[in-house]
Amino acid sequence: MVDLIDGLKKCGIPESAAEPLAVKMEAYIKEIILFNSAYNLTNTSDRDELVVRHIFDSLAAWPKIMSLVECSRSDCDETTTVTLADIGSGGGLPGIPLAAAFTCAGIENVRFELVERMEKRCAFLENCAAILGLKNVTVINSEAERIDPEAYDLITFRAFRPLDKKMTKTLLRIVKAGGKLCAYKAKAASIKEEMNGITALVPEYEVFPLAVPGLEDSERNLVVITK
Ligand SMILES: C[S@@+](CC[C@H](N)C(=O)[O-])C[C@H]1O[C@@H](n2cnc3c(N)ncnc32)[C@H](O)[C@@H]1O
Repeated sequence: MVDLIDGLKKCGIPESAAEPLAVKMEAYIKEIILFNSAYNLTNTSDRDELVVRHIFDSLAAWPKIMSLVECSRSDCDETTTVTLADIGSGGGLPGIPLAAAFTCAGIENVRFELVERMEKRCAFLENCAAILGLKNVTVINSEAERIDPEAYDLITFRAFRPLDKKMTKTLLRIVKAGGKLCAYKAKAASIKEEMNGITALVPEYEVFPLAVPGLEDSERNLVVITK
């Protein structure tokens, strides 16, 4: 059985947050397994695969996302609320593990909106946020295209849609000026190809390699685009 606490620490979750976060993630996995066949949330219902491919994969980016959140508090004032959105959140990945990590690390004034167009997946997300006690989460049943402009400081998305011109414009429209788009992606070569198609909209971007415990043989990267 994959050791959840050990993997969370390897992801960079602070020592004191790893245990309470592991409790929340086990509860989240139970919910995914319970509703997976009805809502088609993830490609597996195996506990260990869910831990590695979904929980650790989401949280390997936590230290980078945490540092971007801190940078976005322009006045360095911890009472300023930072708003993140997880677009095309599906079963809540990476939004729910990230929101739970902020909660367990005791980091306040960071809010998450899980944006998902399918109503039944939103019902699942509402249920998970309640069960896990995530007061920093709001579920938004909407298409990304219908979100107000400049709504978010930071946007995450994983296994969402290719970054073509249309989707890039949509995402850039809903992030604030100076805000960040954080895309969970796989191979650097495929990222280059994808980004070559949108150079007019995104002339510069950064790629941060992610070390996912248990996925050492798979290349994972976080692509960060600044508006
Ligand atoms: C392949 S799933 C990925 C879910 C999750 N991010 C993950 O990594 O497991 C993509 C999700 O994006 C949602 N979606 C697709 N287009 C969307 C849009 N324009 N606005 C909001 N949600 C969208 C779909 O309903 C689906 O739940």
